[in-house]
Amino acid sequence: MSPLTSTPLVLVDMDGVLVDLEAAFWDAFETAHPAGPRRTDGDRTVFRIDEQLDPQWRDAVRSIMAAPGFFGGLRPVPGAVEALDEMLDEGWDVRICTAPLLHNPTCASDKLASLARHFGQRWAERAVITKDKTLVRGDVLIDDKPVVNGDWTPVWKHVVFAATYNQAAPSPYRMTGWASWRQTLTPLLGRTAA
Ligand SMILES: O=c1ccn([C@@H]2O[C@H](COP(=O)(O)O)[C@@H](O)[C@H]2O)c(=O)[nH]1
Ligand SMILES: [Mg+2]
Repeated sequence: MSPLTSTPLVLVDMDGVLVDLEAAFWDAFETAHPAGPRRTDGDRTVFRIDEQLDPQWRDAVRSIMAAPGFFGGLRPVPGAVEALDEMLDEGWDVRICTAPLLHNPTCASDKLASLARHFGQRWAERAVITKDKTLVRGDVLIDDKPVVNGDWTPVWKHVVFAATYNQAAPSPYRMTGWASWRQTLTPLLGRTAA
């Protein structure tokens, strides 16, 4: 809890949690490389798409993700818009906590624009964009990355937003989708939203 209030502080990741990076990537990749691998070839088992595919495709993956505007085209994950608004309107303090892809020159600004467009301006104003999420205080961080590390010991608990590539994540806290945010967060934060 915050030292100034008893309001729980919930940090929420973007890619793979609020917005669908996987779908946007494969739409662009399959258009650019019609003879290449397909999304339907199999579920992702590692966090980074470029590490999932044969090395011959790594530059192609990187080039899709580095394209200016790519991060502005990601669509919201089902239930995410409603869940964020419910959490905030019902009393949680909620902040977006997202990492920029530094070799995409418009990634950070596209993420802010995407939040404003799909989630509402108040969510762009609640964004923290950082390469090191361990620097950010909070009670929980909802994130699809199997291990979220950085230079500091985090003060938050990592709630793993379930995906095929994070089945072996070491954190014991797991959320299977936005429909279950209350059941997942309430036991961790000690009370229901106000
Ligand atoms: O295949 C991938 C998937 C993600 N990334 C980058 O990792 C970070 C994750 O951002 P979050 O908002 O913290 O989820 C972001 O920079 C992605 O673009 C990647 O490089 N490759
Ligand atoms: Mg993510």
